[in-house]
Amino acid sequence: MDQKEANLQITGMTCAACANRIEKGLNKLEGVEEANVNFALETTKIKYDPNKTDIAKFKEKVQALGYDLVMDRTEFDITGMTCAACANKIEKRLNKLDGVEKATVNFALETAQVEFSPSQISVQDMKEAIKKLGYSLEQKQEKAGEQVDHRQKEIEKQQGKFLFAAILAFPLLWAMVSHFEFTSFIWLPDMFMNPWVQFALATPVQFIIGGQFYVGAYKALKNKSANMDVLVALGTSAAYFYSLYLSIASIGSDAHMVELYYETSAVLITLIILGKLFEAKAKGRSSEAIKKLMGLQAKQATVVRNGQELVIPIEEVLAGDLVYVKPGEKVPVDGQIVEGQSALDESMLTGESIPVDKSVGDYVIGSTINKNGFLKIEATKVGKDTALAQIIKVVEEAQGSKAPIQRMADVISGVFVPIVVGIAVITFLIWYFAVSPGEFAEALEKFIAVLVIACPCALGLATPTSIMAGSGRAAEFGILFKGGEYLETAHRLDTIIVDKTGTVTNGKPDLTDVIAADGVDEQQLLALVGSAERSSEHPLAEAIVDGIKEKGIALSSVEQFTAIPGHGIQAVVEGKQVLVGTRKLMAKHSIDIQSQLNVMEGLEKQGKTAMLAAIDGRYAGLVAVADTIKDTSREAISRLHDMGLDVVMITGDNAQTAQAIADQAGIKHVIAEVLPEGKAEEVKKLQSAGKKVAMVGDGINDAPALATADIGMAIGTGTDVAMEAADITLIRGDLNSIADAIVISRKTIVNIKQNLFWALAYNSLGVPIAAVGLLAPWLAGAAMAFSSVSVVLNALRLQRIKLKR
Ligand SMILES: Nc1ncnc2c1ncn2[C@@H]1O[C@H](COP(=O)(O)OP(=O)(O)OP(=O)(O)O)[C@@H](O)[C@H]1O
Ligand SMILES: [Cu+]
Ligand SMILES: [Mg+2]
Repeated sequence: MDQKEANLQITGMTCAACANRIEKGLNKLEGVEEANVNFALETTKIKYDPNKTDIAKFKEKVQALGYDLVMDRTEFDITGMTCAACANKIEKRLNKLDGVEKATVNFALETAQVEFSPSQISVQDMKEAIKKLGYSLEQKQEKAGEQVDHRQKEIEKQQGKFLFAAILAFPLLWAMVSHFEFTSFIWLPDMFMNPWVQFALATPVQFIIGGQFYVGAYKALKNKSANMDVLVALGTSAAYFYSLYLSIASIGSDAHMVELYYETSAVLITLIILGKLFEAKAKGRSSEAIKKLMGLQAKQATVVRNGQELVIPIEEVLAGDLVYVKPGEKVPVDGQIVEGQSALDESMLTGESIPVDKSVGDYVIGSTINKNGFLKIEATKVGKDTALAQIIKVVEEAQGSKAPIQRMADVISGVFVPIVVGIAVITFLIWYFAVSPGEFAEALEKFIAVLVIACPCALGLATPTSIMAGSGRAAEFGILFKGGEYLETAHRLDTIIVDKTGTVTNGKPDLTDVIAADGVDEQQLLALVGSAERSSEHPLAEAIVDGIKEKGIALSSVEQFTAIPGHGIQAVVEGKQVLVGTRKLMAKHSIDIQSQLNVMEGLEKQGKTAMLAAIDGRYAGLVAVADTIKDTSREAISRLHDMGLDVVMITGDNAQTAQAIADQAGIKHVIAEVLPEGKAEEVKKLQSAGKKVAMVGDGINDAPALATADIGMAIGTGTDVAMEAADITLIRGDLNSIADAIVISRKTIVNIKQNLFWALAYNSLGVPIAAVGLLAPWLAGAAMAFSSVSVVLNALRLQRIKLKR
C-alpha cells in the first residue's frame, strides 16, 4: 500500500478540545492511516493512502468542523510561454504535483499563483518540475523587497531627470544671473540671449521633465481636487507660455532687448525635481528598519534528512525538519530544541543584549544567534510563519498605515490649493492694476512666486515620515505597533493595567507548600490532586502537577473533569470527588474550611497562591505555589510612575497574594479576584471614568480585555508575534517595554507636531513675502524643496531615539 505523510497548518483552534475534535474527524476519513493534531503548534500530521484520499478532502473535513487548513500561497513569474497552450500545460503540471492544492496560470501577465502545502512540496520542487517542461519559474519577490526596489528605481529616475534638467537650465540661469547691471561684467555667450535658443533649452524641461506635473495635475483635477502638481504646472506654464508669446511678438525686432522668463520655469522645475530626489533618498532611509530586519534572515540551514546532513537554502527548510545549529551560527528558522543547550543572543529581535539560556524543550527564534552550544532543533515555523517574517510584516503594515492626526493635514492640503490660487490671482491683480500698473511681467512673477511658495507638499509629508521612522525605531527595541493610530494613541495613555501572572510575574510558579488535613495521608492527597490537575491547562495546575511528579508520586487517570474558570477544578479520580480551588469554590460546595483560614492567609501574605482541596465533600488539605516577579518589573513600574502614569495590577488571584506581589513590584493599585471574563469589565469601568487605558497581558486569558482597552499590549515570549487582540506587541517580556513604547509614541507625536508646525509656518510666512515681491520664483522653488527635505530629515531623527535604561 502507498503511504504518504502530510504536515499541515490548522487555524481557528482555541483549545485542546478543538484539536481532539479535528483529530477524530480526520481519523475517520477513508484512506487516513493516522492523523495527529498538535494544539500548541497548530499543525496536523496525517499519514494517508494517496490513492484513496487527498489534501483537498482533509481541508473539506476540517472546514466542516469549523476550522481551516491553511496552505501557503506564492506567485511566480513565468518565462518561456509562447501561447495559451503553454499556460495550460504549466497549470496542469503544477496542479498534478503532490502538495499543490491549486494552481492558476495567467498567460497575459505571465504569472502563476499556487496554493500549496509547504511541508510536502517546496518552491524549488515546483521550479524543477516546470523546468522539465521547458519553462522557468521565478518566485515573485516578497512585497518588502519590491518596495525597496521600487524606491531605488524612483531615485534613479529622478536623478536622471535632475541631471537632464540641470544641463538645460544652466545656460538659462547663466543668462539670467549675468543680465543685472551689477553682474554685467560676467561673460555670457551671445547665443544664450537668443530667444529661440532659450526656447529650445526650456521646452524639453517644461514638457519632458515637467510632464509629470501635468499628468499629476490632470489626475488631481479630474478627481476634483488640487495638489502640488497643479500649482507647479500652473506656475511654470505661465512663465513658459508668456515667454513664448514674447518671443513670437519680438520676431523682427532686436531680440536682445526683450526680457524673457524661460529660466523661471526651467530652473523651478529643476529645483523641484532636486527636492523630490532628496525626499526620495531620505524616505529610503526611513525604510532602513525593514531592510535591517530582512538582512537578519539566515541564508541557509544544515538539516538532516534520511540520516544525511545537508546544507540547503533557507527557503527549502520544512516544518518538522531536524536542523543543526553550530555555536556561533544563526538559528535559521523557528524551532524547538530537541538536543543540546546554549545561550542565545536575541538582541536583534528584542533589543535585549543579555543572552538567554535555553535547553531541550525550549523554543528558539530564527535569526537569533547560538552563542556557545551545539543545538539540534526541530523546525516548527518556516517561511512566512517565522517570528522574523511576522515582525517584518507587522512593521511594514504599520509604516504604511495612516495616523488619525494625518487627516487634519489631508484636509488642510485639500483646501489649500484653491485658496492659494485665489491669493495668487489677487496678488497678480493688485500688482498689475495698483502697484505697478501695466507691468504684466512683474505681476506674473509675483503670481508664480506665490503659487510655488504656497505649495503644501511639506504638510503632506509631515505625518507619514514620522510614523515610518517612529515605528521602525520601535521595532528595533522589540516593540511592534500594529498601525500608525496606536503610535499616536499611546502618548495619550494615563492608566496602565497590567495582568499579574506572566506579565508582572514570570508566570512559572513552583509548588512550595503542602499541608494535609488531620487524618489525611499527604501522599494520597497529592496523588488525587495531581491526577485531577493533570487535565487542567492552567499554569497553576501545571505547577502543582510538576511539583507532585518531582516528589515521585504516581498519578492515575481521571474519570471526570470540569474546569471552573476563576475558581478551580472539579474531578472524579479513582471514584472519589476531588475539588481544588478558591475559598469561594469550597463555600459553594459547603465545605468547612474555617480552621484553615489563618494558615492560608499566612501563605498569601508571602505572595503565594494557596489552593484548597476537598475529597468527597470534606476538606483534605491545601497546596500553595509561588510565582516570582520578573527581575525588571519593579524598576519598570517605577519608570511608569515617573512618567506620570497610573499603574493598576489586575488578577484572578486572591487579594492577599495580589497585594503581596504588588508590594514587591511597587504597584499601588490592585484589582484582585476578578473572574477571567471580568477583566474587560474593569477596563471599561476605568474608561468610563475618563481614563485612557492600556491593558498589558500575555494574551492567554485576557484577550477580551486587550481588545477593550484603548491600547492592548501583548507581552510576548518571543515566538508569538502577531497576536490578534493586541495593538502593540512587546516582543521582550520585560515591562520596561511599556514605558519605551510610550516614550517612542510621545517623541513621535512631538516630531509630527514639529513637522506640521514647520510646514504650516513656512507656507503662511512664505505667501506674504512672495506677494510683496521679495521672493523670486526660483527662490520660492528652492524654499519649497528645502521645506520638504527638512521635514523628512526631522522625521529621521526619530531613528536615533535613545531609551533610558
Ligand atoms: N486549575 C486550577 N486548580 C486550582 N485552582 C485554580 C485552578 N484554576 C484556577 N484556580 C483558582 O482560581 C483562582 C483564579 O484563577 P484565574 O485563572 O482567574 O487567575 P490567576 O491565573 O490566578 O491570575 P491572573 O489573573 O493573574 O492570571 C486562582 O488563583 C486559583 O486559586
Ligand atoms: Cu511642493
Ligand atoms: Mg492566569
